[in-house]
This record gives sequence, C-alpha cells and structure tokens, in this order.
Amino acid sequence: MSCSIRLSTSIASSHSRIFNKIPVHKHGIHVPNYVSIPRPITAHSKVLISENLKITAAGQVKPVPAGEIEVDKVTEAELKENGFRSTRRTKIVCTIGPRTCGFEELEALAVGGMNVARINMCHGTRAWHRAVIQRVKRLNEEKGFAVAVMMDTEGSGIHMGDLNGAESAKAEDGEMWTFTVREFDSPCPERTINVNYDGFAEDVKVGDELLVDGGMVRFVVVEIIGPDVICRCSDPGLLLPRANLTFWRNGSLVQERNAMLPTISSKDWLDIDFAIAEGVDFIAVSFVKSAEVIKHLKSYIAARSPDCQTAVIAKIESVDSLKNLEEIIKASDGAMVARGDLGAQIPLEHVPSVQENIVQLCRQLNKPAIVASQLVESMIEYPIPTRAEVADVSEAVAQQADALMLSGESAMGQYPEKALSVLRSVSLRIERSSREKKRGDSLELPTISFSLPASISEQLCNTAAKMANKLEVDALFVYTQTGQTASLLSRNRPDCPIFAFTPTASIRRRLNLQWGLIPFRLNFTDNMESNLNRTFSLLKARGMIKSGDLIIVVSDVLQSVQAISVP
Ligand SMILES: Nc1ncnc2c1ncn2[C@@H]1O[C@H](COP(=O)(O)OP(=O)(O)OP(=O)(O)O)[C@@H](O)[C@H]1O
Ligand SMILES: CC(=O)C(=O)O
Ligand SMILES: [K+]
Ligand SMILES: [Mg+2]
Repeated sequence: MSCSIRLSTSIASSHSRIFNKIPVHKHGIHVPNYVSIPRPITAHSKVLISENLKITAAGQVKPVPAGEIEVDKVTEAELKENGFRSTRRTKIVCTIGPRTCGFEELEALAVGGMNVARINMCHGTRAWHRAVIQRVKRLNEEKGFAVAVMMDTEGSGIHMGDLNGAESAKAEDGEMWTFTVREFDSPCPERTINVNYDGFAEDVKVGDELLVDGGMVRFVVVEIIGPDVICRCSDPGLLLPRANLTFWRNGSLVQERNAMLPTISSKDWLDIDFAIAEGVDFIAVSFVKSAEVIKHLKSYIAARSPDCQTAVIAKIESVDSLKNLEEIIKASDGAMVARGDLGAQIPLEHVPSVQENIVQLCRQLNKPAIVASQLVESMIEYPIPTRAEVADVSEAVAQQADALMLSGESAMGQYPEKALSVLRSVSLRIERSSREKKRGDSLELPTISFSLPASISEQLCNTAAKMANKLEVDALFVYTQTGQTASLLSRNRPDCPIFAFTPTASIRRRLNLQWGLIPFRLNFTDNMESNLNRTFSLLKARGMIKSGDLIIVVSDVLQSVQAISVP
C-alpha cells in the first residue's frame, strides 16, 4: 500500500514549516530537518480527511545508533517470535516482599511480565523499601524494562502488630486472646496482640465480633479491662503479622471514632515524602473516603516537586469510598479495587458487582483500574491455582480491567513466578477469546474532554481505534508527550496492541499500568514523516515489525491519524 489515509486537524495541515539546522533529537544523527511549529488550536480548527500522504522515504532503512529506542528484551522477543496479536493487554502488578526483594528475583518477575512493582508501607522499614526501589531502577536501566514502582500507604486502618517477628500464629477454637493498645518494651506475652489504634479499647463493647482479615479468624469480645480487650476465638485460623481488624455489632460494621481517623496519617505523610524523594511512579492511598484527600495529596505533590510525575491511585476498600466513588475516581489518576479490606467492610457477595462497577466507571472516566487481592491466593502455598481462582482471574480480564495484582502470592508466597505466569497465561487466553467473541464492545464511552483540543484528541482516538478494528490493522502507534493520547486509545480497548512512543522515561513507566499499551521511550519531533521513518527503521532493524504490516498512527503533537502500510 503506497497511499495512506490522513485524518488531521486543519491546524496540523497548516503548520508553518521552517528549515532548521538545529539537531532535532538527543541521540539522533545531526542532520538538517524540517520542524513544524504548531500554531495554537483555535475554535475554528476543523477535522479534515485527505488521501494524499505518501510515506516515500520510509522504504530506505538506514542503520540507526543502538539505544535510540528503549524497549525491554522480553517485549522485543515476544513481538519477534509471536507477532502483534500475541502480546498481553492486561497489566500485572506484583507486591514485593521478603520472597522477591532481591535483584535476581525482581529480574525474574520482570522477565515473567511484571509491569508494576508494589511496595506496601504496612511492612518493612524505609531502608528496606529504598533498596527495593533502587533495584527496580537498576533493572530498568540495565535491561531496558519500564517497571513502574507503586508505593501503597499504610493508612489508618486498624491492624494488629507484627507478632514478635513470627511468620504467623495459630488461633484455636475457644482459646482466649488479648488484643491490647498497651506498648511492650519486650516481646508481647503469649496470646497477646498489639493493636495500632489507640481508641480501640474504648470503641469496642462486650459481645462485639472481631474479624481478622475480613473473617479469616473471628473472636468475640468477652471482657474489657482498661487497655486490654479479652476475646474468645470463635472461628479458628492463622493470624498473619499486621493483619487488618474490623469489629461488628449486631451484624453491622462498627464505625465510630475509628471512622474519624485521617486517611493519610502522620506516618503516611513521611512515607509520601519518601516516595517523592525516591521518584516513585504511583502512590496508592489506602482507605480513601473522599475526593478531597486525593485533591489535597495531588496539590501537595505538585507543590513539593513541580516536575514530579507521581500519580495518585485511590484504593477503594471501604464503605465510605463507595459512597463517593465517582468523585474519588475523577480526582485520582486511577483506582484499585482492594478486595481484601473491601470484603471485610461489605458483604462478600457484593464484592463482584462492586468490582465490575468500578472497572467500568474507571474506563468511562479514562482512569486505569487495578483488580487486587486473593486472585490466586492458594498459590501462596501451592504450585497451581484452584479452578475457582482461575475463573476469578478470567472474569477480571474479561471485564477488561487495566491490571491484576498479586499480593501475598508474590510478597511472601512459595511460588511467586508461577503465580505470575498463571495471571499471564489466563490473561492471554481470555483476551483472545474476548476478541473473537467481541466481548466488552458494548460499554458506552461518554465524552470526557472539556476543552476543544482535548475533545479533538478524544474523538481522534475513538476514530483511530474504530478504524483499527475495521481494517484489522496490526498495531496502533501513538506519539505522545504527556501520555494522554495513549491513554485515550487504550480506553477504547482496540483489538490490536498500542505502541506508545514517549520521550520521557517516567511517562513510559506510568503508561505501563494501562491496558494494551506497549510503551517505548523515543525522542521525536513534530515532523511526523521523519518520526515514522525513524521508528520504522528502528523497529525493523530489531525485527519487531516488518514490511507490509498495517499500522494506524496517532500523534498528539499534530492531532492526526494516518493509516500506513510499513514500507
Ligand atoms: N515488605 C514486606 N515485608 C514483609 N512481609 C510483607 C511485605 N510486603 C508484604 N508482605 C507480606 O505479604 C502479605 C500480603 O501483602 P500485601 O501487602 O499485599 O497485603 P494486603 O493485605 O493486600 O495489603 P493492605 O495491607 O494494603 O491491605 C502480608 O500480609 C505480609 O505477610
Ligand atoms: C490491596 C489491599 O489493600 C486490599 O485488598 O485490602
Ligand atoms: K497498605
Ligand atoms: Mg487494604
């Protein structure tokens, strides 16, 4: 195909072209080039369609300096061996813990498909977390990965202490245990557990039910003596360090003064400062109650570090967050369905529909959605998942969530890589069958942009995705400075993968959380013809695309859409 359809705004086609002798990209060959200077978009901009653009020079594949385009070996090999359709669209977040904190273990996870490494500030010291972040950075620098780092705040949820360093403790039926807010200089006495919330002994009443991890172990409060709450175990089980605690009265969750605890505690603020200083990509805020806290944190990040790209993810894990769901998601850069704590606050049978609602709402509002907790929980101990777990993972993939998350499975389980590989293979299988069945096409995507330039981008992306499906193209290419255009394409969940080229390493990592995006770091200019020539030759040289592949190209600089057959 020598002719391509070009769909662009009149502004894009009326760019003034000036001959410019300044080198146009950092690593590129220093040659004179055409640089088009875009005029600001005006209310008169119109969308034009013309059919006259020929990509002529693209046929001449010039050798290019290595390192001009950044992509990891795994993506490269996957594309080379299996082609475009084989790529996984659903992203994977892995919680890093004692089992996976070493460089080699982190590398094994990255090779296995980890897109985001999560650290949970409920556990470990800042020095431990810093070491993990440094190792992930090294992995990215040395191996070309774009693994993003997500820091999850501890929040003000009520939880137990660390069990004197033990991995777990068994609570037997009928046993008496003491939950206390007393501090101990030495290890806690036997069957005594510290609680982090000072008001605990005052808020609970005799007869209340105390649920550990949403009901994995249950106790009944039998006596309160000052700071000590004496309980009888009614549902035996394994207590894990820092497990979450909720208490229930007459079948309802008790929300008294504990509900007044700040979403971001003073310890969380220190952790947030730490995250900003370490250049973490995402901060996931635990137990979000309102949009205000998210807005506050976002302005804090902007003031603290104006160049900082740290995105804020709202964890939906409380009754309060469900009351203000839409406002919270609008204020955030993404949301996590944190089913662990959520399932301890609402009836379990409500969790699946709440998950579906959140995933759909996120997509409508163009925010990435992560489905988290217990996806393959049994793999903490066993090398294969249960059939029910596979069905649960399948459902999240069929809902087209942006990402799935491993918790204990990768943090401290016996089989972190196997758990990851289950998520990977189930995703691939279900994505393929969804494409064949055209599932997920039915969701209506409302217009979300307010300004004209943003609306143009949004409509171009919707059109490009539709064209891509109709023409059955091999891939969508998007050249994006801020990541927004890539994200708008991903929102359409097209049948083909989306190659997202961005000049900024941090944006590349951030895009790695979003459905269907394969982020590359690449410097580009606003001369799309030269960008395409360079990209084609770089990717062809590495065997990632070949002549004849049909590509739809979207650029957020020119606000244009082109269909091109790779020369
Ligand atoms: N840094 C760490 N050090 C030690 N153990 C960890 C660490 N991170 C996680 N773990 C272990 O992995 C288990 C699951 O971890 P994870 O952080 O996913 O818990 P969660 O319940 O999903 O999160 P949250 O506490 O935010 O609700 C924890 O209970 C803990 O035993
Ligand atoms: C991930 C998390 O915080 C939860 O599921 O509760
Ligand atoms: K947390
Ligand atoms: Mg939680």
